[in-house]
Amino acid sequence: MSAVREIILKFSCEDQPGIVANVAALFAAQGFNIRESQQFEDVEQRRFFMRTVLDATTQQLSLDEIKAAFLPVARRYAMEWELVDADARLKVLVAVSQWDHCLHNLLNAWKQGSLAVDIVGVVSNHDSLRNLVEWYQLPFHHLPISADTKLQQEQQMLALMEAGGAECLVLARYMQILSDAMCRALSGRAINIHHSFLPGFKGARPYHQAYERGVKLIGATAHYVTADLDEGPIIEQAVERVSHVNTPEELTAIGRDIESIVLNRALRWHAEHRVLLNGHKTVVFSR
Ligand SMILES: Nc1nc2c(c(=O)[nH]1)N[C@@H](CN(C=O)c1ccc(C(=O)N[C@@H](CCC(=O)O)C(=O)O)cc1)CN2
Repeated sequence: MSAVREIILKFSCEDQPGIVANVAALFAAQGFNIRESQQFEDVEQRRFFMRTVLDATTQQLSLDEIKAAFLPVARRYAMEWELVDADARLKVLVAVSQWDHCLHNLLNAWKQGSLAVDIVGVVSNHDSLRNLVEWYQLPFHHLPISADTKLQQEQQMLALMEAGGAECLVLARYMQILSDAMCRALSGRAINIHHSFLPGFKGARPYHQAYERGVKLIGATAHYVTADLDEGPIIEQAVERVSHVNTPEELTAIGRDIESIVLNRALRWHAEHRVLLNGHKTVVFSR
């Protein structure tokens, strides 16, 4: 395996004195230079979280060799850890139903280079967005779904992820509820954009719920997908002010931009290994 230029280490472990010192000492002893580092202690859970970016240009080591060198420290602290090549781009499969605003924004950001991921394809339970996806010269997979074919259709999605080497499934307004088995298979690597400021207005029609409630703020939430609908660990949220004059249609229009921004930001942070799971919550070491 070839030498790596820059590495990202992220981990969590039970908190105790000396973790940062020992991690830093190990990499210093190997001649690595720390470029960026962020830490957080969840005092209530007594859990420590850290993300560090290291310059590896002075070492002619492969990623596996660096991981092997780090293993003793990871074991000493019983870490949940990932050590990755910072230049490796996350491979993603995108799922969409009929609303296309998040997909448009994702594909445009990918094409412009502001979203450094590799899109291996787009799947949909409708055929209506094929032309958009193929305009971007990306594979489009129409996978119809019904209550009887749900599990088989999900196996097709998993097979497409496997075939393309996709490490992440992005639900860019994919309006089908994933089965418990699918959620277990994709734990921590399936991201959904929910079109409300959770925990408010769960379900398929949040803008109508917001209109009926008469809220003055609406928003969007990007979260990891779990079997509990709209309950997954939140990665990013944003809101916009609205008023009594806004119809449900206007709320939906205002929400579209928020959804697109929140999903792109959440996917970028996930792809940059900035998001760590903390039980049913997340720690996000954003820039
Ligand atoms: N296991 C999970 N699957 C999905 C989640 C999730 O949190 N856990 N989020 C949804 C997206 N979503 C809200 O953000 C959502 C999508 C669909 C529905 C819903 O009630 N769908 C109906 C069918 C609707 C239709 O066909 O248009 C259903 O599946 O019976 C609620 C919320 C993505 N999947």
